[in-house]
Amino acid sequence: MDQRAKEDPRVIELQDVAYSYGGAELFAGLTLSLAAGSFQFLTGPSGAGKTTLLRLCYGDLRATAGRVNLFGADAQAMTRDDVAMARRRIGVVHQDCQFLDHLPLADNIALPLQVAGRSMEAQGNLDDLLAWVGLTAQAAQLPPQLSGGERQRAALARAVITSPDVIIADEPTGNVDWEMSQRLLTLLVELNRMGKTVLIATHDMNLIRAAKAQVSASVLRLKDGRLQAGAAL
Ligand SMILES: Nc1ncnc2c1ncn2[C@@H]1O[C@H](COP(=O)(O)OP(=O)(O)OP(=O)(O)O)[C@@H](O)[C@H]1O
Repeated sequence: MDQRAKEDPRVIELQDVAYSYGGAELFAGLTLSLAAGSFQFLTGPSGAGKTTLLRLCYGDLRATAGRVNLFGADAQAMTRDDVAMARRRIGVVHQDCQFLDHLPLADNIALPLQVAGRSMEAQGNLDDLLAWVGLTAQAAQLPPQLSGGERQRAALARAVITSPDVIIADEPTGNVDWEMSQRLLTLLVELNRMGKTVLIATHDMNLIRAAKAQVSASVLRLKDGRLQAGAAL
C-alpha cells in the first residue's frame, strides 16, 4: 500500500478561499482541511457549490482569493506540471462519470495509467480492479451499454487505478438504487481502511448514516457560501 499520504498530516487545505465563476462569489473566506486518512462527506443544497469546492480541492479550479495547499505545496504558486503531478495523487469520481463512449470499459478504466505513462502496469492492476468492482464480465462493453450502477463502479475503478492517496467523489451514488449505493460505499470504506483519504459530495443522508456505522466519518455542510462542520443528520 502506498503510504505517502501518511507523511502529510493535511493532504489538502483551503484557507480563507473565495471563488467566483465571474458573477457573485460562491464562497468567501472558506476554510477546509482534509487530514490524511480521514473520511469526510460534503453535503448541502443543490447549487451551493459542492462540485466547485471539490474542483478547488483537486486543482481543477484556482481560488480567486485565499490559499490552497495540495500535499503541503501552495497550489497558487504551482506550475501546470506541478498541478498535474499533484493531481496524480488524487483520484476523482466525476458526477457524470465522463467516459469515452467509443472505448471499451477496460480501456476507459486504464486511461489514467496511460496518461501517466505507466501503461506497462495496466493489465495486472486492471484485472484486479475489474474483479474488485465486480465488472470482469463487462470489460469489453462500451460505456453506453452499462447500467448506472456499473458505470459508477467503473468510475471508481478508474479513479483508483493509479493508486492515489486521496479519493474525491462527486455524488458517486447519484443514479443508483440503495443496494448499489451500499456496494459503492463498501468499496469507498475499503479504500479508506487501506489508508486513502476520502471526500464524498452527496445529498444522500441515508448514505452518510450508513457510512457512519462503518467508519469514523465527518460531515461538512455547505450553505450560503459557508461550511458548517458536524452537520446534524
Ligand atoms: N462552469 C461554470 N460557469 C458558471 N457557473 C457555474 C459553473 N459551474 C457551476 N456554476 C454555478 O455555480 C453554482 C454552484 O454550482 P455547483 O455545481 O458547484 O453546485 P453543487 O452544490 O455541486 O450543485 P448540485 O448539488 O446540484 O450538483 C451554481 O449556481 C452553478 O450554476
